[in-house]
Amino acid sequence: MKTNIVLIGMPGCGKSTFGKRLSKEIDFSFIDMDVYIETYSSQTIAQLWEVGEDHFRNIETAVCKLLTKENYTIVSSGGGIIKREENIRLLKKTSYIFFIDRPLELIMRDIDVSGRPLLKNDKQTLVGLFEQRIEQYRAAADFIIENDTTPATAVQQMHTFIQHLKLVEKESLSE
Ligand SMILES: Nc1ncnc2c1ncn2[C@@H]1O[C@H](COP(=O)(O)OP(=O)(O)OP(=O)(O)O)[C@@H](O)[C@H]1O
Ligand SMILES: O=C(O)C1=C[C@@H](O)[C@@H](O)[C@H](O)C1
Ligand SMILES: [Mg+2]
Repeated sequence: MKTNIVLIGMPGCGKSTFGKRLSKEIDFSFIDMDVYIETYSSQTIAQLWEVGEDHFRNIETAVCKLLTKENYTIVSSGGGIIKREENIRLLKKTSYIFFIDRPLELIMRDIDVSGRPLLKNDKQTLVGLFEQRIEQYRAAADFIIENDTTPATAVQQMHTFIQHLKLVEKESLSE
């Protein structure tokens, strides 16, 4: 049974911000996958990337497997989660996938590149990543959240989908 929500999207689209906020509002647990990966591997994301992208991606896939044990949890994923079909297949066993669709120009305006190994050299890297990934995000998504106005508007869309999915039994606990 699916009781979880996984937020996917470009680096800086709002996954962590909205995941934390929504989890409080509907009384779900919250997992930031990058934080989980660091705890699981006892290394920082930057250290894992120093070994190589494959190394990082293997750990990311191992964590997708572990997340199938969670219930009533919102997960903010890493931006590259869609790079392996296996990750999406694993996550969809227990989760609905929400793609947070934020226009690239707004991400570029707001993003802080410190602590983001992929972007540390050049914000323009985002343009290439966006072009490579946008169709993969759309294809993996069960629902698309338009994040082009206020945070409140994006969160409201998520609430609407959550009610539609009848994940509201748990939600009503916090009301
Ligand atoms: N609708 C919005 N209005 C204003 N600021 C926004 C909006 N959506 C996201 N942001 C801002 O964009 C920045 C990046 O958000 P956040 O860190 O949540 O992204 P992320 O998807 O978790 O990124 P990463 O993949 O790198 O972890 C934050 O400063 C957040 O407040
Ligand atoms: O977009 C990506 O490929 C990544 C995003 C980060 O959140 C981390 O998951 C990691 O640095 C890879
Ligand atoms: Mg984040």
